[in-house]
Amino acid sequence: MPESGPAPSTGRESFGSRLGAAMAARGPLCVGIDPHPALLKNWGLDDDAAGLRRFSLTVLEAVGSLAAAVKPQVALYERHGSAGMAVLEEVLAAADGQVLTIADAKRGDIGSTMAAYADAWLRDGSALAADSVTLSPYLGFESLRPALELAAQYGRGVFVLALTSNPEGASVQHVGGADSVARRITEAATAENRRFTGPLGSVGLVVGATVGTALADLRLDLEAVRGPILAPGLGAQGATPADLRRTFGAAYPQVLGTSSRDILAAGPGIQGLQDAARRTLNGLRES
Ligand SMILES: O=c1ccn([C@@H]2O[C@H](COP(=O)(O)O)[C@@H](O)[C@H]2O)c(=O)[nH]1
Repeated sequence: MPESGPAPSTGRESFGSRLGAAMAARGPLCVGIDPHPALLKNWGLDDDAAGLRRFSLTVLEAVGSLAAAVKPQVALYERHGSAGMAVLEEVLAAADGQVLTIADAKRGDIGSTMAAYADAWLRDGSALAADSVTLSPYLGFESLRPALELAAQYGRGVFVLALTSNPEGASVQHVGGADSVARRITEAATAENRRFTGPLGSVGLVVGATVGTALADLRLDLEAVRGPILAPGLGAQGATPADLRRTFGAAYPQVLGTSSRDILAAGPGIQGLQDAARRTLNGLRES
C-alpha cells in the first residue's frame, strides 16, 4: 500500500500534498460549481445541458487559476441525466492540471458496490475521475475501504462527511455524546492518515462552517486528523470567514473554505465572479 511520496501507480504526489501546496500558493478557498436552475436563469442560460456547460466552463475560466480547488455539485449535473453527466466529464477534464477538483457526490454503499463508486470517481482512465470525492460514512467508515485504497493508489483523496453544515445533521452526527458518531468518523480518518507522511494526509473530513461550538462540545480534535477539512456553509448558509476561524481554532490551517451560491450569484461576468471569489478569499486570509 502506498504510504507516502508519489503514488506508485501514477507517480502523482498524494492528494494531501497537492492540496497543501495549492492552499499555500493560492489560499484556502474552494469555489463550488453548483448550476442551480435559478442561477442558470439569472445568468440568462437555459436549464439544459448547453446551459450547464456554459455555466460550468465560465466558472472554471474565472476561478481556475485563483482558487485552490473547485467543487462541482454532482446532483446538479445528474438531474440532467446522461447529457448532464457528459458535461461534468468535460468540466473535470478541463480542470485537470489547472485546479484541483472535488466531486461532491457524497457516495457510500456496501463494500462491493462501493468499489464501483470508487472506480468511477477515483481511478485513472475513468471519465469521471476527480482529484477527490466526498463520501458518506453512514454504512460505516470501513465500508468506504475500496475508495480509501483506490484513492491512495492513484494519489487522489476523499472527504468524509463528519459534521455537515445543515441543521438536521446534528440529529445523527452528535449522537453518543462524548463518544459521538462524528468522533468515531474523526478518529477513523486520523488512523487512516497515518499512512501518509507530510503535513496533510489524503483523507479529509467535511465539517460545516456553520457548526458553531460543536467541535468543542463533542471534544473533536481536528488537528490530530492531519487531513484537510472541507468547510461548506460560507455565504449562502450564513457563515462568515470569521466564524470559520473561530470554529476551527488551531485546526484552521487545515481548513479549505468552500462557497458556491454566494460567489456564483456574481456571474455571468468573469470579472464579477473573480471579484466575489477574491473577496471571500481575502476574508479567509484576514479573518
Ligand atoms: O455539509 C455539507 C456538505 C456539502 N455541502 C455542499 O456544499 C455546497 C454549498 O453550497 P452553498 O451555495 O455555498 O450553500 C453545496 O453543493 C452542498 O451540497 C454543504 O453545503 N454542506
